[in-house]
Amino acid sequence: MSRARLTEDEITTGLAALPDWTREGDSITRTAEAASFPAAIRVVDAVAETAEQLDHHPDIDIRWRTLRFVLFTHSAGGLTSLDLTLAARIDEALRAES
Ligand SMILES: C[C@H](O)[C@H](O)[C@H]1CNC2=NC(N)=NC(=O)C2=N1
Repeated sequence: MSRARLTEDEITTGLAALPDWTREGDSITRTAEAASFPAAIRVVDAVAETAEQLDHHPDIDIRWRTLRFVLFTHSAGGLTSLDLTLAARIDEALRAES
C-alpha cells in the first residue's frame, strides 16, 4: 500500500466513504463512545492488531469510554491511503463492539 501523500481530490473522495471521520489539517479524526470502559479497551486491542498488520499506527486518546483516533502518516507528512484503510478498519472494530 502506498505511503505517497494523497491529493486533495483523493482525500475528499476517500472521506466521502468515511462519514464518521473529520479532516483536521493533515490528519483525520474520529471520536466514538463505547458502551463501557472494557468495551473501549477491546476496541483499542482490535485496533492494535490491525495497526500491527498494516504497520500503520493511530494516535489514540482514551477517556473512560470515549475514544479519539487521529490518523496521519508521519513518514509522508500527511494523509496516505494507509490512513483511509486504517480508518475503515477502526470503523469495523467500533461496529463490532456496538
Ligand atoms: C518502520 C515503519 O514502517 C514505520 O515506522 C511506520 C510505523 N507506523 C507508522 N504509523 C504512522 N501513522 N505513520 C508512519 O509513518 C508510520 N511508520
